[in-house]
Amino acid sequence: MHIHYISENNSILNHFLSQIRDVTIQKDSMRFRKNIERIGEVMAYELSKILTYKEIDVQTPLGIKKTTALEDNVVLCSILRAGLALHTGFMNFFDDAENGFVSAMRFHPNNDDYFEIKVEYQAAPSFENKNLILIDPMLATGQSLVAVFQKLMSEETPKEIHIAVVIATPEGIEYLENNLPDNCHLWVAALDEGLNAKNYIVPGLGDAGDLAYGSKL
Ligand SMILES: O=P(O)(O)OC[C@H]1O[C@H](OP(=O)(O)OP(=O)(O)O)[C@H](O)[C@@H]1O
Ligand SMILES: O=c1cc[nH]c(=O)[nH]1
Ligand SMILES: [Mg+2]
Repeated sequence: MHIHYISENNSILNHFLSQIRDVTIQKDSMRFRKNIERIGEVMAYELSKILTYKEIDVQTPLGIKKTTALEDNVVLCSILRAGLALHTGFMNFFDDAENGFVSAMRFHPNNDDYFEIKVEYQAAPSFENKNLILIDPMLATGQSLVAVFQKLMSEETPKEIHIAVVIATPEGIEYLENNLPDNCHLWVAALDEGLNAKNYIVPGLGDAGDLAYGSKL
């Protein structure tokens, strides 16, 4: 797997990351969603640097400028719920992208800490021979991403696979490395220490879906 860590240099990205983690600031759910969206925009820009471009001539009022435009077809596919705000950030930059949505939730069959991932809802376009960008802000154990990936890949083969996460753990990255093809690209805005007993990211930010959209039953 090709891993791209995008917050190694100081930039405004670190400012957005600090705000989504801050226990006081993150209570403002509108700001939380907006910051995740802005992180999505930064990630989309970084990712765009390795896509394929074609040469074009642009007619300006004063002449012709030879330049480049995106050639690749992009499909953005997000994992519900928490992926939605990050998805918006990517959509803001990839104007012509097609869009897909898949649900994944932790299901606790024994009412203890053990969980399985339930993948139920899927609405996605064809991504055969296109660049698929799989979007989810949190890579904790990695089980949600792998379960969604396996459901999506059962029938089609994209040209390139990109996975975009905001906060990742070493355990989650290792799980992806063991369960996804070697040629995947993983884009990580921040790498954290690890997981707690409930498989939440430490220090992380808490529950991204709840912070963005409110607690669920
Ligand atoms: O790497 P994992 O251990 O699988 O955990 C990560 C998953 O947990 C979060 O979703 P969650 O299950 O909280 O659903 P939600 O978005 O509806 O809150 C997150 O958005 C990932 O999908
Ligand atoms: O730390 C975590 C782990 C899973 N889901 C989240 O939203 N946060
Ligand atoms: Mg959640």
